[in-house]
Amino acid sequence: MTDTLTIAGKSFDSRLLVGTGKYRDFEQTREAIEASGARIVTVAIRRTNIGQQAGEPNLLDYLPPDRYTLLPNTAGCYSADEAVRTLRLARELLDDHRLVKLEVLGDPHTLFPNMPETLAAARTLVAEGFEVMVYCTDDPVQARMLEDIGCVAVMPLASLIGSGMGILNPWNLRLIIEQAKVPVLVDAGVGTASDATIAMELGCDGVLMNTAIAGAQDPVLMAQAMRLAVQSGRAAFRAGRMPPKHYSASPSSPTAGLIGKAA
Ligand SMILES: CC(=O)[C@@H](O)[C@H](O)COP(=O)(O)O
Repeated sequence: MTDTLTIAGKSFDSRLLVGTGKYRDFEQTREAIEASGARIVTVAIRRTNIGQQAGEPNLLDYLPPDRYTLLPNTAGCYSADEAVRTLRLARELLDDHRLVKLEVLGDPHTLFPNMPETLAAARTLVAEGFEVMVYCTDDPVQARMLEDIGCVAVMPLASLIGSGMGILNPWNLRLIIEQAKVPVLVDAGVGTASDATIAMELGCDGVLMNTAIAGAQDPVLMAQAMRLAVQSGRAAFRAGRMPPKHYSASPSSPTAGLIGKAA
């Protein structure tokens, strides 16, 4: 049975989305992304050459657009204006490309989202016809506001970008997932495979990550691990876990009719 991720009417056969930063070079980027099985690959327009810098190595030569859906992002933007300008540039560079990742940062120490600026940018971008996947805090009220504006996916942080601290607030993620009518993807802070699995077991529609793969000792092997982790968590979510039994054991085999048991 197919179990695809659908965003803005398009279906993808992987629920793992990956970034392109922090790799040794574009060749390693290509190998790791190939191993991850990701179909959606996010690119920081202000940091990565996808044609803005003539004569420099171009990421698109390593990640062919017929194989991957590029998700231009606004990493490094600290205001709604900057983010909107960056994504307009991406739309020009990528031939009227609409699916984008919006992130507006609040401060360079935590890279936490600036939510008022994020909301303002989202309004403008949706009005201009962009399909906006949005990095946000794990606050259910803000997530609902972004959905009401028309964002096509909400992407609350697991923890700080690049920290690898894993999922800090599974309870808030659950609240966001329960109310959302658009896909919810955990974005940022995943450190290892079990974090990705937990996100999927919680009911997230997908996981977006960069540093956990690019910062691993062996990025290609970690990319494979993440691919399996996301698939595994998704399967466990769909299977429906057994009801937990707190503080009371239950034998794994039936106790009735035990051989040698007094009647
Ligand atoms: C690649 C990208 O978009 C990052 O801004 C994203 O938030 C990933 O964060 P991690 O590097 O913590 O996975």
